[in-house]
Amino acid sequence: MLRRLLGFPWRPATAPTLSAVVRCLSSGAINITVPLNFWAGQRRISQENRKENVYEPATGRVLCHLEQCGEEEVGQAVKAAKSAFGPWSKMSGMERARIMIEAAHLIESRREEIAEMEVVNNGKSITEARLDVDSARLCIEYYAGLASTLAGQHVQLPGGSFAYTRREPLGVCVGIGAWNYPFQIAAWKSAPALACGNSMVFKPSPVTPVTAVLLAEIYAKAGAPEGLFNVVQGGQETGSLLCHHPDVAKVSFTGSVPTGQKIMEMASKGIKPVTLELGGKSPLIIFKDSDLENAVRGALMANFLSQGQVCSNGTRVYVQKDILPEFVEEVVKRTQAITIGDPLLESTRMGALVSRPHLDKVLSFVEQAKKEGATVLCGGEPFVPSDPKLRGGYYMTPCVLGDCTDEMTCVKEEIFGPVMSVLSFKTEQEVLQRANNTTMGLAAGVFTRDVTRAHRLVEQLEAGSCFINNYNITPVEVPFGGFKMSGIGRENGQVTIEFYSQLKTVFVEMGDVDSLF
Ligand SMILES: NC(=O)c1ccc[n+]([C@@H]2O[C@H](COP(=O)([O-])OP(=O)(O)OC[C@H]3O[C@@H](n4cnc5c(N)ncnc54)[C@H](O)[C@@H]3O)[C@@H](O)[C@H]2O)c1
Ligand SMILES: C[N+](C)(C)CCCC=O
Repeated sequence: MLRRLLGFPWRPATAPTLSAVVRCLSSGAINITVPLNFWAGQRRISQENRKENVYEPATGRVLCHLEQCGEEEVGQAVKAAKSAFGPWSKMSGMERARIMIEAAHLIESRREEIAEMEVVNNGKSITEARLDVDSARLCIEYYAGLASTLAGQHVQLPGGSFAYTRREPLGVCVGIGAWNYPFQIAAWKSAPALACGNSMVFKPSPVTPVTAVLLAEIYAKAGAPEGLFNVVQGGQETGSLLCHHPDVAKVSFTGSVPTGQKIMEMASKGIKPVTLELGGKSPLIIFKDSDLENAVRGALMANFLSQGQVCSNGTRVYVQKDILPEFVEEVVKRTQAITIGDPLLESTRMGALVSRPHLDKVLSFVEQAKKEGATVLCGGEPFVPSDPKLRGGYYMTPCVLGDCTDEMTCVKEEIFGPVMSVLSFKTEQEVLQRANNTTMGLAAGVFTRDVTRAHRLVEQLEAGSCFINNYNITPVEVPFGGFKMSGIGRENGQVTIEFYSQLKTVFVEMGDVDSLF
C-alpha cells in the first residue's frame, strides 16, 4: 500500500498518518497537483493558462485545477496522434494485441488506485468504481483479442479475376467523454479504436478530468508508440477544436442529446463519421407474473447505480396494476435501506452526485414532480452525512415517486439522478405503446415469466439495448448503443470494429481490359 501511495502522482492534503497509509485513502485527504494533459508520451502543462476548479463530490472541496487546452495544445496532441498512427497502423494485429494486453495487465495491477481516483473525482462508491475499472480492462482485453481477426473478403469474378476487401483504420480518432464513467468511457472508446490501428485524442469531461490521463500513462508504459493515446482537457471550446480539426478522421462522443447534435453538425463539415452515445429515458416493464424479488432487484439496479447518473437507467418503471402495492412496498423498503455516505467506505452503497449544480437540478426535478401531482414515496431530500468532513458533499436520498403519469416532467425528461418514477399499467398493448412514446431509445427492460411475451415485446420495443429479467448489465462482448435520439453506432461487441475502420475494395483483372472504345 505504501509503495502504491508513493508511486501515484498525487499528494495527500496533509502528510499521511500511518493509519491513512494502512487503511487506504479517505475522502478529503487528496490534492492532485500533477498536470492532467498528456500527449506525445508525457504529461503536459497547457500554455493557455485558463484554469478551472475541479471538485471532490464527497466533500465539496477543490481537488485540483484543470488546465484547458486551446488551439495550440489541441494541435500538438493531434500532431502526436498523427505521427503515432503511421507505425501503429502498420503493425500486425498480433503486435497491437500484445501491447493492449500489457495495458490490461497494468490496469489490473493498478485497479485499486484507479478506482480510488475515480471515487475521489466522481463521487461514486468504491465498490462500483472497481467494477468500472474491471469493465475498462475487459474491454481492452476483448479488443486485443479481435485485433488479429480483422480481415476482408475475397470475391471471385468472371475469367479468374477477383476482388478483395481490406479493413483499414480511419486515422486519428477523437473521443469525447461524459462524467459518469470517466475511466470506463475512455477505455470503451480507445480499445476498439486502437485495435483497428487508429490513434486517439481523448477529451474527458471537465468535471472529471483525473483518470483518463492514467489510461494514457498505462498505454505508454505498455509499449504503445508515443502519441498513440493522448488526453486534452477542457470543455466545449476544446471539444469543438477537436471536432473541427482537419487531421481528425472520426469523433466518438458520449454525452447529452443537445451536445450530440452539435458534435454531429461539426463533424458533418468534414464528412467525418460519428459514434454518438447519448441520453435515455428508458422504460422498465414489470408484469404480474414476474419473480417479484428479481423484479425489485432489477428496478433498483435500473435506477440507483452511480447515484442514478447512468444513461441506460430504466427510470420509467411500469408495473402491472395487480402487483403495484407489493412492488412499491418492497422497492421503497430497499431504497430506504441504501447506505449513503463516504464513497471510499466499503459499506457505502450510494456516494455523492457529481456536482453541486447537478444535485440542485436533480432535487428541482423532485420538486417539479410534487407540483405536478406525483407522490414522494421515499427520499428526494438533500442528505448531510454525520462525518463533518463530508458536510459540503453533494448527497441526496434516493427517491421513489408514485402516482406518476406519462405527462409528468419526471416521466418525460432525463433526470440523471437517483429518482425512480413508478407508473401502473393494465395490458401489454397499452404498456408497449406508452413505453415507446419517447424520442429516446437507449434501453428497455421486461420482467415476466412468460418467455413468449418477453420476446414478443422486445421485438416491438424501440430501444438499442433490451433486457429480459435483468437490467443494466453491459458485458463488453455485447454491443451497446441507442435507437432514435439516443445515438448512432455502437460500443462494445464485434460490430464496433465497423465503426472504427473503413473498407477498401480492390479489383484485380486477370485478363485483358474489355474496352467499349
Ligand atoms: N449512451 C451512453 O453511453 C451514455 C453514457 C454516459 C452518459 N451519457 C449521457 O451523458 C449525459 C451526461 O453527461 P454530460 O453532462 O457530461 O454531457 P454533456 O453533453 O454536457 O458533455 C459531454 C462531453 O461533451 C463536451 N462538450 C460539451 N459541449 C461541447 C461542444 N460544443 N463541442 C464538443 N464537446 C462538447 C463536454 O465537455 C463533455 O466532455 C447524459 O445525458 C447521459 O445520458 C450517455
Ligand atoms: C452502468 N453501465 C451498465 C455500466 C452502463 C454504462 C454506460 C452508461 O452510462
